[in-house]
Amino acid sequence: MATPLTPAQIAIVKATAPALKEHGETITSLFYRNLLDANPGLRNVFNEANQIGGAQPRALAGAVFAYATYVDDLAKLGAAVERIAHKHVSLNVQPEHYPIVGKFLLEAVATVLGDACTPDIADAWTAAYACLADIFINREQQLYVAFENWTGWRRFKIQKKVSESREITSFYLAPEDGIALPKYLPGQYISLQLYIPQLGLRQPRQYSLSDAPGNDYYRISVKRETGKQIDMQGLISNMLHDELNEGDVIELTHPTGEFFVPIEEETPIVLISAGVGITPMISILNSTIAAASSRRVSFIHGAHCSEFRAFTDTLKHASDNPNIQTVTFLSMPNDNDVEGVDYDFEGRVNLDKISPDRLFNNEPTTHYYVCGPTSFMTDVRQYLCERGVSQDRVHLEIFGVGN
Ligand SMILES: NC(=O)C1=CN([C@@H]2O[C@H](COP(=O)(O)OP(=O)(O)OC[C@H]3O[C@@H](n4cnc5c(N)ncnc54)[C@H](OP(=O)(O)O)[C@@H]3O)[C@@H](O)[C@H]2O)C=CC1
Repeated sequence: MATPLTPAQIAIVKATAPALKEHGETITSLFYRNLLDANPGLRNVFNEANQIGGAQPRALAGAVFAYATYVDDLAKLGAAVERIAHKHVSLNVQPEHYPIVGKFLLEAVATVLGDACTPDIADAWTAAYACLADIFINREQQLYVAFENWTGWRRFKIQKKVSESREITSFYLAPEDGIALPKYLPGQYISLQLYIPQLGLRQPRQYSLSDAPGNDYYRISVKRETGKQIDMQGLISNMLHDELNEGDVIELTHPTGEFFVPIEEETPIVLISAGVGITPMISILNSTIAAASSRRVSFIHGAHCSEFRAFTDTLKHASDNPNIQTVTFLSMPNDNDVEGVDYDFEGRVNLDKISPDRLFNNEPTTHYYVCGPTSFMTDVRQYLCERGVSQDRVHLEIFGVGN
């Protein structure tokens, strides 16, 4: 248990926040380089794509700066801590990893700040890191306890591969040990790891579960990345599409994630997605239907055109349910796509086009769940907040670098 920071240490940490902001990426790039050189096994834990593109150091620099800024008001970081803790347990991060990370992070701070890193500053940051590590370790232990007897990687067989659209394929994954699968909350994700021969490494990725819980399989639905330089992220999705077949084995961790819908509640929900961001929404939709819930659901989705639109049949069936309304936008409809039949509106998702009875935005208990490209999600949140929806009712699936 870390000792709480003294007022003097808090003052030092806050005072050094600007310096950390200025040098943040230099510090965290050095940190990752030294950490991974000294502990090559950790390369299996970190997504190499995020290292190569610099997203990982950038994200960590942002997190360290945010921590320094709010070290005296940690409640402000609650949502970020929760998101990162879930990602950590998905990657099987354990308490013994924290001292190693702390050592390399504090060494990187000292190296980059040089003489400016006085003993008092080093001492304050050592104490601050210990407090932050405690927060994560405690929350992650709670999550692991709830996982009961499944921690770490578990082998799953690909039972079935089903094409959902031109670029999205579903994988039905059954546990090799045959032991019943725990339920998850609709909207949550798993980590999947594959061995990448070119790198001589295992690589983890997170994928939302795309069906209701309660089956003897988990389903993920993966978009094949094409049309741009295939980066490391694309490498995994292409391996899944091209090289992995029914009967092959992959490894998963326990489902987790702070983006989910409490299925027992009856308040209206609006699910707003673009592209492959549809996947957690289908899980939420199917779970609502499976629970025979009387809650009202609006399902708003945007895709390029019908060829790229996944789960069309699922949505068609769902809209037979009087509590469920679906609205589809196609940004580039094909000649065969008929407005009013195959889709509702041409263009990207535009909430102005949706009638209030489908957005439920005059009902103060409505919650909004949003998943898709980052700028799409932030635009939707801004739109809703400008129309009086409180921020706590708008949930974004921020599926980026979180560790
Ligand atoms: N669980 C999760 O958190 C998941 C998150 N995602 C995220 O969702 C994103 C979905 O991407 P993808 O399928 O590649 O999307 P696409 O780029 O294929 O776009 C899908 C649709 O969204 C529209 N669109 C794209 N960008 C925006 C924007 N900024 N604002 C409004 N509409 C937009 C597109 O319009 P147009 O044709 O005009 O480009 C198109 O109609 C990915 O970035 C991924 O990170 C995906 C899956 C799961």
